[in-house]
Amino acid sequence: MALSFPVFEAEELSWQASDKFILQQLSFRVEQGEFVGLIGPNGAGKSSLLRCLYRKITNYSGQLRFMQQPLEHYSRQALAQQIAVVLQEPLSQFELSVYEVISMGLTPHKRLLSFDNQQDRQRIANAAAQVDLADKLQQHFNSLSGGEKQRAMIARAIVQQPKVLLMDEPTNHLDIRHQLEVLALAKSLGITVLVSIHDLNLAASFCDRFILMNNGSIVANGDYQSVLTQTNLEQVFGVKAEIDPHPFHNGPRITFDLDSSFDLDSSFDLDNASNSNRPSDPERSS
Ligand SMILES: Nc1ncnc2c1ncn2[C@@H]1O[C@H](COP(=O)(O)OP(=O)(O)OP(=O)(O)O)[C@@H](O)[C@H]1O
Repeated sequence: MALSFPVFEAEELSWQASDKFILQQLSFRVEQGEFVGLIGPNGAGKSSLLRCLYRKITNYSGQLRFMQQPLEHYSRQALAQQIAVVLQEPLSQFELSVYEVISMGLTPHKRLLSFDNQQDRQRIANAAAQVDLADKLQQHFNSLSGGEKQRAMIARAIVQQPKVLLMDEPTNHLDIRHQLEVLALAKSLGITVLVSIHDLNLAASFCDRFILMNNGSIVANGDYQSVLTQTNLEQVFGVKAEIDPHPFHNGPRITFDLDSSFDLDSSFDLDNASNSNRPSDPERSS
């Protein structure tokens, strides 16, 4: 059996902003090759945690190690050669073609002012084909739809050939087919992936492990049997959750019911629950 190798190790990681603890005493590991889902309600701290991991946030306290070295020992370029990041909102200031945006994934591996060679061009074309954008390479990035922009950013990450992929709600703008394709593609890369995702059924279809966050803390960390439990989901999201076997795969299927949320355990403080923690449409279930 292959030995596990920690890619990220956090020990009592905390981060404070505006005199408030956004992340509180987080301790966890992400092993090489794992596909980990970061889940939890709006404002739980998922994006903030990812920002610490790709060093957008640096003023955290506690320990954060990448490949068994303190994260702060890595230069920006050294990290960019190993970690690709796909964010929630694709950058909009690009005055570039789709080809040029995807080719930015090569930057961490290239010398200043070096030109794309034939191999680079092939790599960019392959990545564009993998995300269904082969026919849009010459199109202006800003003229793409939201979902196409997101797929272009994923192609850029593929071109980067990272060892680790961090994705912050990468399926936000995507239709269901592209949601499934993007996560399947990320999984097929065989690299370590940490993905923040709201759709728990989508997460359950792809993730090997789940880190459930709430109010800046880790509530549960483990496989779906230990994390995606009725008790955890009801407590954290404040809605009634039913879990049964998924008809298409071996994982769970989660169904939510807003109306039952008022019967919940009294430990959930409805007065302090933000409306954004609940689906806006009472009929909605996923
Ligand atoms: N720079 C900052 N200054 C002050 N507060 C911040 C800052 N960054 C994040 N926060 C707050 O930290 C909390 C966690 O935000 P974060 O974006 O990490 O949550 P999230 O779990 O990713 O939420 P969502 O699911 O809505 O994207 C929020 O209440 C947010 O307003």
